[in-house]
Amino acid sequence: MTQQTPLTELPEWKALVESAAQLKKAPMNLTSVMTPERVREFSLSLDTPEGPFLVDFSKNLVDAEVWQQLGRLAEATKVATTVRRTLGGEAVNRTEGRAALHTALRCRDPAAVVSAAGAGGADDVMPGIRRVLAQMRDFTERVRSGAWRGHSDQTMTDVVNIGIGGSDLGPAMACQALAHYGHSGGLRMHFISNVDPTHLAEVLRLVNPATTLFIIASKTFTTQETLANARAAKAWFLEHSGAGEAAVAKHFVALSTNQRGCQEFGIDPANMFEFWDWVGGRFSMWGAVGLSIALFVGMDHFEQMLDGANFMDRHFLETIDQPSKCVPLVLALLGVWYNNFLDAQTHAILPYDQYLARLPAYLQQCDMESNGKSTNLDGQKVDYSTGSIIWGEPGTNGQHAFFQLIHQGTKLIPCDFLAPAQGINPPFEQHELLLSNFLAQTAALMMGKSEAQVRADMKNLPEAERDALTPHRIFAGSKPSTSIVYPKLTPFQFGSLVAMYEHKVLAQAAIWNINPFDQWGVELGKKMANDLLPCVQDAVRVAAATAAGDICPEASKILQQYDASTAGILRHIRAVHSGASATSSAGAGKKRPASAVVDSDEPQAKRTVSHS
Ligand SMILES: O=P(O)(O)OC[C@H]1O[C@](O)(CO)[C@@H](O)[C@@H]1O
Repeated sequence: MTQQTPLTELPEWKALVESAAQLKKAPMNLTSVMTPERVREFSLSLDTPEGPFLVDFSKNLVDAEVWQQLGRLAEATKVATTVRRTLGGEAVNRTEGRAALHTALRCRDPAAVVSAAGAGGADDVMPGIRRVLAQMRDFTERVRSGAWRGHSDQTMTDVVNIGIGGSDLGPAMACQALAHYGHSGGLRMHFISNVDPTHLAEVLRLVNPATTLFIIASKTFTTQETLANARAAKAWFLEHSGAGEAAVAKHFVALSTNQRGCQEFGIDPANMFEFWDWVGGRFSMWGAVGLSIALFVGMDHFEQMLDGANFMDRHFLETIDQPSKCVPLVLALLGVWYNNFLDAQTHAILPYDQYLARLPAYLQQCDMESNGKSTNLDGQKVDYSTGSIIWGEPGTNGQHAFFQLIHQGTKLIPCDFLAPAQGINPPFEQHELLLSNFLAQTAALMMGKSEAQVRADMKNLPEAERDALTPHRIFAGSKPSTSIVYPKLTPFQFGSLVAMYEHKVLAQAAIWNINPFDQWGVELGKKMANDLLPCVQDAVRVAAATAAGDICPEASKILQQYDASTAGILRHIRAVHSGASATSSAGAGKKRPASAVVDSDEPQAKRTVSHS
């Protein structure tokens, strides 16, 4: 939804600017305002079928007035309208002419009709979704039960998902998050994403081609990294299995919107799991891209994950008009308050749940690829800050690494703490330790430690020492955090948590009037990587083979479109490969002693074989 009045000109925005200025002048002391009423006002408990899902946002730098102002901003920016249009299937991804209907993938109403509008008109998407879910059930049951056999009639022991970005982060996070519900027969899951061949090599060292299933996950089936890894995996499979091309069908399946690309790669169309252009890559783990999750935890658990996400979708839609009742909108508004009015640059995600170790990385894509935009829906440059820098690590590890900066550094870092009320693994005494650390950190961030407390703690020290140490030991306190406590990490709760963050991102995009569903910013680098490849090949292969002088004319022509630094780095790489001095341009063609050239066990000649 585009806005008539520029965002920063809205009276609702200006009121928040004023409130922030006041707060900066007279900082809020969170401890002194904390009362049971405040907790009631600033917390929400969702009644999930597995128990209450608590979001306590009372330890944030908001009072009733700011909260009302944030609610008015949500109204003025028509967040509810954008949300309804998005979940209703309109082509909200305007720059690509598509809907963004990942919520349909987890629609659990057997009679639902959900239409996605796009360039080709509006289609009911539910029949296709149900067909793919049925295909996933059939396939995963065959693999998990051992009915699916490899080329030498053996059952599968390992699954290797090859994909990147949205075709990797969601499944990799989910398989780790739901490890407790993993295959009882010991099916092992592996994820290869990086084009660095080390990623592939280290996984292939662990698996047996006769019992390995490769999943090639790529929405477009054109992504350089994924296709390079997929080709290398296929070559490795053919070489090490001793089987012919026909065996590929038993060991390779694909998840994609690009049927032709899959077929050209040699995937049997029967082994392709389809999805659609109205599913954004970073929102795709709820459908075919979740195949590795379903293989690992089984289709029943996978569908429980969908149920959990759908629970959050319904909550979002039902409460979107009531900012104080709607969990994703609460998180979005808090983020906007810190990001746009209190100048916070980053937002920490701190799961006190080892199973959620990959959640911060997943949310980096979900949030930063979505809201890392500086042009609004009307094509104008924005004059306000958009997406935050998302980062984090599981507690308690983070406490012993970067929490110092959150407690006593100079930056404002709003934090989300996530914790399960109940643990899954014994010894349960350790879960108590985990929870006490979670509570202690949120309380310590809020309460801080005053000078009087610090001095009282050191009352037995000589006065001079006490005076010297006191300033270092004072904690300002009033550092904001939101506590999210779910009953226990089940597939349902996990689905709800992830959907909650997806919707937070959408609500923020609506306020900022940006499109969270495209990612043009990453395209430029992709194109340049392809452009520069011949230059790198020249530097690595030609130089290694011939120890020749400067960059070849063809590469040199390409490099003319680039800068001196890029060309210099390439010359450096070329010099290393040709054994010439890396630093002196005059010595670009000179041989260096072999021992000073490259750290490698392999003789130089062997490394040149690929060039000819
Ligand atoms: O699934 P694909 O088409 O291989 O794309 C992988 C990833 O690349 C991106 O397009 C850009 O990094 C992501 O949005 C996407 O998840």
